[in-house]
Amino acid sequence: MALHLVYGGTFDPIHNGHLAIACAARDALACTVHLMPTGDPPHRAPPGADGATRATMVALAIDGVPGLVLDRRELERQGRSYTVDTLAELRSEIGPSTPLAWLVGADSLLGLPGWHRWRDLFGLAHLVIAERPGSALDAELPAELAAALQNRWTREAADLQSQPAGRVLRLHQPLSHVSATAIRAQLSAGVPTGGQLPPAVAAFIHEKGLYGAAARAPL
Ligand SMILES: Nc1ncnc2c1ncn2[C@@H]1O[C@H](COP(=O)(O)OP(=O)(O)OP(=O)(O)O)[C@@H](O)[C@H]1O
Ligand SMILES: O=C(O)c1ccc[n+]([C@@H]2O[C@H](COP(=O)([O-])O)[C@@H](O)[C@H]2O)c1
Repeated sequence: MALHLVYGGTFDPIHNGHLAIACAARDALACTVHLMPTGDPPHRAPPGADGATRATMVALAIDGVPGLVLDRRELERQGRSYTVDTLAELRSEIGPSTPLAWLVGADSLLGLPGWHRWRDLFGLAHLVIAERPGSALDAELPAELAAALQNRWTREAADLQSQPAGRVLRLHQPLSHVSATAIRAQLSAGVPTGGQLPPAVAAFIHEKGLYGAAARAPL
């Protein structure tokens, strides 16, 4: 059965770094990528844009991009958007044997031991880790994380197809320095964001004046 790959994020806003990772994972694993904006993020300050607006930006960003789709389930659920709950829900929908995977950046992986019921994640899904500048996976990982990941690492995409959950794959994609925090700061300061945003997302942000962006400011 085809791998079900989910890419969860705050996407406040979605940027070209996100798209590059999603496309790299799609190509490496030959599967559709389900982009899932978080509703009420459990771990950070409330996003600058509400959930519906962040989902609209994801839809604009992936319009016409093969193999990328939007999953709104965390926005439609009440309460905190814990990944373990999302994966349990997906697992009950797709059954026990369909492979399921969660895509995260290396910086998110380093914070994994702080996630709600984090050890249960491995019984529900595989993890696919995208490298991110400044979050080297080759450096020593925190001991409890390293121990949890030991014996799970694989270099073979096929291992994620042949088992339902529990493996960890490192994605070797070109590194991207783009970050939503930096983009929000640039927008509010009136600094052009250059090629960091998909054009339709940049136009939407300026049209709505999101993040303090001026209407008709240079993209
Ligand atoms: N440039 C990037 N390279 C690798 N991973 C990334 C990159 N940007 C985001 N990610 C990953 O994508 C997921 C969603 O990221 P998120 O929506 O928080 O974007 P962000 O740019 O990290 O935003 P913020 O600066 O607001 O934290 C996270 O797992 C994050 O690690
Ligand atoms: O479940 C948790 O406790 C948890 C803690 C931190 C992050 N997450 C999820 O990880 C994804 C990436 O988070 P972020 O903050 O980097 O956008 C997003 O889908 C979050 O909901 C989930």
